[in-house]
Amino acid sequence: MASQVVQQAVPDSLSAKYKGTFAYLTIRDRLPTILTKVIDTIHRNKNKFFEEHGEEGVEAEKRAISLLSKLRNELQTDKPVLPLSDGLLDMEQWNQYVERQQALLDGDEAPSWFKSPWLYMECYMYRRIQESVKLNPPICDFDVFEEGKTHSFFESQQAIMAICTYLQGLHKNMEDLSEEQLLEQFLKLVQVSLWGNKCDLSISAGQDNSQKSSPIDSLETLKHMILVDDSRLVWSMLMNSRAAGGPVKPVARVDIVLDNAGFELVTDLVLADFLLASKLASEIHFHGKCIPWFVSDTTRKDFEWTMRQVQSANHKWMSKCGFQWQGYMKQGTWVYHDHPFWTLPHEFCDMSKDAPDLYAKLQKSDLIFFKGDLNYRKLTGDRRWDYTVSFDKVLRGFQPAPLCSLRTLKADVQVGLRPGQGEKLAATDPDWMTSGKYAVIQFSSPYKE
Ligand SMILES: O=P(O)(O)OC[C@@]1(O)O[C@H](CO)[C@@H](O)[C@@H]1O
Ligand SMILES: [Mn+2]
Repeated sequence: MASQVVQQAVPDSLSAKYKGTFAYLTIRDRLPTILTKVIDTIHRNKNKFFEEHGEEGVEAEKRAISLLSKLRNELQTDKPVLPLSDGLLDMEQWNQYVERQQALLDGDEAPSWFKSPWLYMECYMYRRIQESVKLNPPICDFDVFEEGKTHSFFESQQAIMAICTYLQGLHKNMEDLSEEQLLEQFLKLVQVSLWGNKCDLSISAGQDNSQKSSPIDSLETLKHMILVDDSRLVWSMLMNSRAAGGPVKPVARVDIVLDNAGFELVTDLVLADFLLASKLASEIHFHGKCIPWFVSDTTRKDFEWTMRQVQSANHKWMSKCGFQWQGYMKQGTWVYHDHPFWTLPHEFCDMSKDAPDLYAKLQKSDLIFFKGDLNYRKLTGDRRWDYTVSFDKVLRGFQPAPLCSLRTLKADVQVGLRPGQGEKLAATDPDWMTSGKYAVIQFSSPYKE
């Protein structure tokens, strides 16, 4: 008998079509604000463009601004999604995706800002921002978000010095740490990387939210804000694999799918350094974005700039970290990737079909950390799941390797909670899903223990 393929009931996508939801408020208010800030940024750089490129630079500035103003009008008046025309590598995949979205709508309806999935429309906006610059040489390499990202780094200097000093202290006696002490440090640095995710500029629509105080000191007080904490499951997987004949493959490679530049990126580099120095891993692969994305996400330029800044800091331990990290890059024990899939709108359960090369690369990993909220939204498909649906289930087959999400909640999608946990939070703290005050450390593995 033909096998019955049971289509799992998958809930609808979060969307601005649901009035009053966070998606609706984001599309209606926050995204236009971000677009206005982008227009202001380009306008403020007019003289720079003139100095660098003469009249051509000023003409390009004008054209970029008019494209962005047109985009803002399309968004605010719910116009149909337009195909991209900048000829970039991912253009075809974006233009095919419109058709995929079209198929989900009734007859004559076209994908648009207040009808289509929030995930799609928010990603599409950032890709159209890129098009507005790409179509206008000679300013086509201008990163409209660079000022915000570098500012966030400089504003977080105290916190960065604190975690670099802490890491160098660990380096001094790493060999002498007992397994229990190693576990304690692992848990701490996973939490530092987790809370580094609060520093994202798109949720604040570009308002500064750099890390002012030492992150290590605040871990204890923040612990109760972690709604799901699977970090010990991650630890036991790391440790089991080190034991000969453990049920899972020995951990050699850990991948970190990065989120925001600035302070958060440094917390990820510190965690990566600790994983190497403690021999919990032997190579780290970082995955950044190939274009400026969601205001503060890390590009290759941001990654390399941050490494140089840490290395050249006028602070002994920061500089020591920077030299060590540059060394890892030169040795190849740290590798940086920026596959275009990370800046497509696709849910991660589509990756094996839409980016099989990337999926195959991730299958070589022994543990993948996914940083931040947007990655969580893509892991779960940004859908209206019940809070208590399991994290494994919502991945819907996306399982290239054991994976762990380190996410502060900034969107109204959350799974894997205990019965009643979500409802209790909603009663005491109505914006618990979007304030960034709460967090999860959620683990899923194909190797059931
Ligand atoms: O991935 P990140 O940097 O943690 O957050 C991404 C984000 O800022 O973008 C959306 C709001 O516009 C939300 O999903 C989330 O707040
Ligand atoms: Mn981000």
